[in-house]
Amino acid sequence: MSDFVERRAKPRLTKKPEHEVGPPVVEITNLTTKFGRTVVHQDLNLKVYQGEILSIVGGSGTGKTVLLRQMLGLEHPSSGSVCVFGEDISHADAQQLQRMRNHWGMLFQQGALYSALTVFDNIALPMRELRALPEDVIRDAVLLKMSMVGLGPDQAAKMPSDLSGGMIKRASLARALALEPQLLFLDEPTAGLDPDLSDSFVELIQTLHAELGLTVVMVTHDLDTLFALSHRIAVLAEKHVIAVGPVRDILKVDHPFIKHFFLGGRGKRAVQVLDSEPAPGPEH
Ligand SMILES: Nc1ncnc2c1ncn2[C@@H]1O[C@H](COP(=O)(O)OP(=O)(O)OP(=O)(O)O)[C@@H](O)[C@H]1O
Repeated sequence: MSDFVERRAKPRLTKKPEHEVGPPVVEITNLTTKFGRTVVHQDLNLKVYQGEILSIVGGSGTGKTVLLRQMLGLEHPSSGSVCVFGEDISHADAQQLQRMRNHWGMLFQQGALYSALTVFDNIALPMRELRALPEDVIRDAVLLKMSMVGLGPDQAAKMPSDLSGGMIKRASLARALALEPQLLFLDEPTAGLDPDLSDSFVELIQTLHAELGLTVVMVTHDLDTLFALSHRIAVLAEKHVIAVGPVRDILKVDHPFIKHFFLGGRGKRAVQVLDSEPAPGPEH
């Protein structure tokens, strides 16, 4: 059994029915995505509820990234709707998107910091783009976000090229949180980090999720990250969500992808850890 898995905090799962957890923060209905003749999504439905961490898994090319980009309004589906905070953004114009963007943050896989800007200026950028905040307020807010992600003021003047992989992730997370979003998107948040750094980044996400009351949508291949953070998992296969629910429920679903993904070597170890723990109670 891996220490790495054992040290991880227990996932908190929710099974409360919809009427008790409120309306979904994200609601995708009958979504179809086509690129030319290639159909990536067909009749895909998914709801993400307030305060949960929902992870999307699926084989390569099943359209996880495209789905994430559609939730951010960066790509338009061929048909169907993508509602975020109750607004359909599947064909949003630039103005609607700009307004919505102030309510969500995105952590891209590679961090995606601007290489020509210091850490401070990268984190300040979303605030400066609002053109509403005085520079002294921005300064205090940037330093606060930096301390929230474990970066001291001494890192503020550094360029991204001077940072380690773990620090780039932290600075990128601080930028994603700059406008105090209610909804956070994470694309492979621990990719490229060694196990220790990955472990501490997962703990940071757990802490921030609890302290800030965030709703989180995550795409990850990493089982340790998946099991440590996810309240529910949505499995993408055959062009739609074939199963969604707490990990224990997903593991019972008889589907070749689920068997392959969760019940290979690393998956089995993680499942053993999960089985040795008492079932977590509902979080709400
Ligand atoms: N702009 C585009 N034009 C044409 N095809 C695209 C475009 N964007 C994505 N695709 C195709 O859509 C499919 C889904 O891509 P996507 O990147 O979402 O998969 P994924 O599930 O994230 O895969 P991976 O796990 O390998 O990153 C792929 O077959 C990809 O080639």
